[in-house]
Amino acid sequence: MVRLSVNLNKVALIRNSRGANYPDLLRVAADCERFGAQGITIHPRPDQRHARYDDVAALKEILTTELNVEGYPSEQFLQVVLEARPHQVTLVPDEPGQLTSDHGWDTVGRADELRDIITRLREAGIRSSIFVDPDPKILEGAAAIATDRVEFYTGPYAHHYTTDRAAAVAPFAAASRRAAALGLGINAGHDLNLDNLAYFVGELPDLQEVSIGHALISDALYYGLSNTIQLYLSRLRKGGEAAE
Ligand SMILES: CC(=O)[C@@H](O)[C@H](O)COP(=O)(O)O
Ligand SMILES: NCC(=O)COP(=O)(O)O
Repeated sequence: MVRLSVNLNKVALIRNSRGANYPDLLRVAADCERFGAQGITIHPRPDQRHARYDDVAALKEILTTELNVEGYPSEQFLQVVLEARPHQVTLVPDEPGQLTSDHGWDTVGRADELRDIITRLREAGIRSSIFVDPDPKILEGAAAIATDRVEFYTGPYAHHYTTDRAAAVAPFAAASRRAAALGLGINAGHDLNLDNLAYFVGELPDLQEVSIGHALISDALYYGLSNTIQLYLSRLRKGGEAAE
């Protein structure tokens, strides 16, 4: 089954808004695992308005599943992950101050820089993933720099899902086939939710992991965290059955 990594940025955002440790990110992360999540994702940005850099080592210390740390590979970000050694680091080409992630890397134009960073991650025993749009040239660039995985930026899929889901998923399904043929592992995320998740998973049989935060934490306001995680896991199961 496709693994669910719960992105806790929005939990950290609430914590940070009052300057104390409530809600406690570590407790929420441990509870997500207890409720069935197979991983935890955080995306510390330079202003640390969401997850903070010091959350990385603290989470790595207590998690029993996988920690995925996403972010722009500034030297500060790299020092933090190389020290804490999460299971996976997902490189994202965000500008400082960006509202949220909205595009993937140019793996061809920035190949030298990305190759060096991926090499540093590999030497530290960290699995690398890079955030990409579903473009065959970008995937060939990703394979050439020897990243372990790619993460498809699914914002456009989510945006177009309600009007024409077959057209919305088609570029991702094609890109997934190409990535698998190139030997790349495949993750996906951004704006996935209870409505659009199962169909996406059903159309991408090679998908390994989704990271979901904004919608999942919002749903938890209504259903509670435990029920919400069960709902997302059931969508992943349903999608997985459709993919078989
Ligand atoms: C790379 C990606 O898509 C996620 O990490 C996303 O950026 C998280 O979103 P927020 O931090 O805006 O909740
Ligand atoms: N990598 C995507 C992620 O972690 C969560 O994105 P979103 O569900 O908060 O849009």
